[in-house]
Amino acid sequence: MSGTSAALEPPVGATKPVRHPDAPAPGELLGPHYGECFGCGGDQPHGLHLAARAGEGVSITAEFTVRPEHQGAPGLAHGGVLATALDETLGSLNWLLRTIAVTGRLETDFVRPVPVGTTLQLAAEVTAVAGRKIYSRATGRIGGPDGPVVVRAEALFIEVEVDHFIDHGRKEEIQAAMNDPDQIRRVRAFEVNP
Ligand SMILES: CCCCCCCC(=O)SCCNC(=O)CCNC(=O)[C@H](O)C(C)(C)COP(=O)(O)OP(=O)(O)OC[C@H]1O[C@@H](n2cnc3c(N)ncnc32)[C@H](O)[C@@H]1OP(=O)(O)O
Repeated sequence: MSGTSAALEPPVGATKPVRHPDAPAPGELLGPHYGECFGCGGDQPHGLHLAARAGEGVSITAEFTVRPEHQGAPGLAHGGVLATALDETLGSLNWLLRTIAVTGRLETDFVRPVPVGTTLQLAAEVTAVAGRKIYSRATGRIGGPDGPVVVRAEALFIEVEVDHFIDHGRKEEIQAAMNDPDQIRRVRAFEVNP
């Protein structure tokens, strides 16, 4: 069973997404947006270490290899971990729009089980933008980029100000991020969004 709920239908008047002129070039690795991110950060030993690459237009490809610490059933990836991989890939699209946004809604279809040791090949694109609302979709395949689809998702991201994180994040981590020049540089890149 699959399909999209009404909440993920772009409204009348939604427009096509526009790739930001300073977006990373197609093929360029994006790198983690935050070292402690469970999805992409290099400092999380049990994290997904998902690596995302800019595609053409407002699209992304990404890879994630399922490790033993990502199991739900014996030898199989946990569904929540797969949803995280989809969420992270979809979130990476915002680099191409140069917009700070968070997931408001994520709808996921789990099509086939995903064994430990498998590399998930993800592909995502923004389909429409309406004010602060960014509509997107993603698929995950195994056995290569043309292999069978094992997971797919549709999502709605909502644009936020950087204050969203400063106001709601735990103070220790916010302070550490503010003391990290690399983190400040990444945020500044987004603040110049027209
Ligand atoms: C830096 C990038 C990190 C990327 C990491 C990967 C992505 C993530 O996992 S992000 C973390 C998970 N997400 C979150 O923590 C978000 C928690 N939620 C929130 O903070 C708020 O609900 C937030 C910011 C999404 C929206 O709140 P707010 O700014 O007050 O906006 P609000 O007015 O409620 O909604 C704006 C519009 O979006 C719509 N909307 C908001 N949430 C939803 C939803 N869940 N479903 C459908 N529509 C929604 C509203 O209906 C509204 O539409 P319209 O403009 O047509 O009236």
